[in-house]
Amino acid sequence: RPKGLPPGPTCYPFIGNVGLFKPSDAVQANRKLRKQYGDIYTVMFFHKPMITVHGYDNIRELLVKNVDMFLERPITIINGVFNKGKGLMWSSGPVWEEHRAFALTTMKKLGFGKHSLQGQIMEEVDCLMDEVDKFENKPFDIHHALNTAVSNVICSLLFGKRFDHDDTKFKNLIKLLNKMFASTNPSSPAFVFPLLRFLPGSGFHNMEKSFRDIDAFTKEIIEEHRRHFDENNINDYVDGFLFEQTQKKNSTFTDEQLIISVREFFGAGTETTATTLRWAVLFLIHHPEWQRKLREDIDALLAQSHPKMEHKEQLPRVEAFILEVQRHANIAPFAIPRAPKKDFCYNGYNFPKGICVCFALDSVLMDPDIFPEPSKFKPERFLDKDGKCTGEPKEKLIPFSTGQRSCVGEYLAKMELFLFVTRFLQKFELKPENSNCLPSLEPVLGLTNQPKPFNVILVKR
Ligand code: HEM
Repeated sequence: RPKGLPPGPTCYPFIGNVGLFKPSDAVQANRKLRKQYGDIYTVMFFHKPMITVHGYDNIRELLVKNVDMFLERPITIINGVFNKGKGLMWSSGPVWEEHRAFALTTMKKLGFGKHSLQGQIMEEVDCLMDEVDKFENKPFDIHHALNTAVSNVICSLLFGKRFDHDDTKFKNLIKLLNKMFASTNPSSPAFVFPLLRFLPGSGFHNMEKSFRDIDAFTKEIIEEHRRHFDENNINDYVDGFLFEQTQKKNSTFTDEQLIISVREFFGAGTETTATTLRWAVLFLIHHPEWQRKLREDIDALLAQSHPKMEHKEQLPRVEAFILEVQRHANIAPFAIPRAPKKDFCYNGYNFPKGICVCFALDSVLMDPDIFPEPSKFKPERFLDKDGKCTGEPKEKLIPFSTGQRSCVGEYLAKMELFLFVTRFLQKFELKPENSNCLPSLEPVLGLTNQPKPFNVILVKR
């Protein structure tokens, strides 16, 4: 390990710390490393160091107070090999700046961040209700239906269209995305050593194929948009991008940039929110007492009328429940890694320019000083003495990461979570397939922390 870096486990010649833990055990392994080496430590992937940072104060200090220093991504298989520096999520420097600003402005114009978007979300929730109606009183896995519904929200924004739950092509695409999120793990050495993706068991080989299929699907949609393009009628993200292309020749607004950004929005906008909703279903099955409490509140306020975002403040227990689901599910235990723009020193340790730095959001979500008894599911921790959902635990909950490069879809995700959960509870009672053997709460780590497959029974109210 190069001198001056944070401490870490003993390195072996050539391999460094490769093999120290299985990528699927990364969360537990990093908790253990923190106990041994403190909040900031280094693990070596062959000759490449990776620094991991734990704890709310350290993460705030680096991502918020030193915001300019940590806006870039390190070079990994995704940006180095697959995306070649393009896109939004994995780009750095001027490309990222320009396209993050473009994404935010365009999404805002299209209703992202405005309550008008909720009409589209509610339409999807209602289609989902029709879809799951088929399974009334029968155990079924809600995974695919949830993913389709959530994905359709993002498709409406990106392409101005939604897809049927039975559309075979779309169904296959969603399956591909699921497989990619379940089988790829950024703690794998192939993440920083792309050649290793060809070794058996590396999900990154599948990722490359999934990217190709998603991109082919997107290309067709872009061509369709191009054929019908009308600069006075910008209805979706692709239109907005094509308009920018007509205004800025020889710029970064290339077709390749569009395809990669769309793929990133499609993936990030589908899997994360749908996985959180699956966890919400699971926790509702495990906690019928919370189902009862939430339903009482929703019935008293809304009866069967449609929920709107304006109702969120009047339903503090629903909000607290969702926050606790996000905390407990811990779906992104590590934010997407960053790289310091220049050599940087923090707490006496060197952070060389470009080094891969991981921020363990998990260490905040499970911090007993902020969330006492963190392994217990306790939505009430987010409620103050007057029953309002405010206070330190809410402020310090950072599942979307923090600072200027935190999740761009946070507002949309929060809307979706509130509207989906509230409408579901209005319409159905959720029951386990077997009340003597509840489905597991043990997560499986891929790109996100996912629940194991489980069945639910929906009983119409
Ligand atoms: C519950 C749902 C979600 C969670 C927990 C989540 C979490 C995250 C996290 C932890 C990051 C990394 C931020 C960092 O680098 O520090 C991120 C980035 C990102 N997310 Fe989300 N996300 C969610 C939903 C969404 C949705 C719905 C969209 C699409 C609209 C989205 C799009 C993105 C994009 C594009 C980035 C990269 C931002 C950038 O690099 O500038 N996410 N998200």
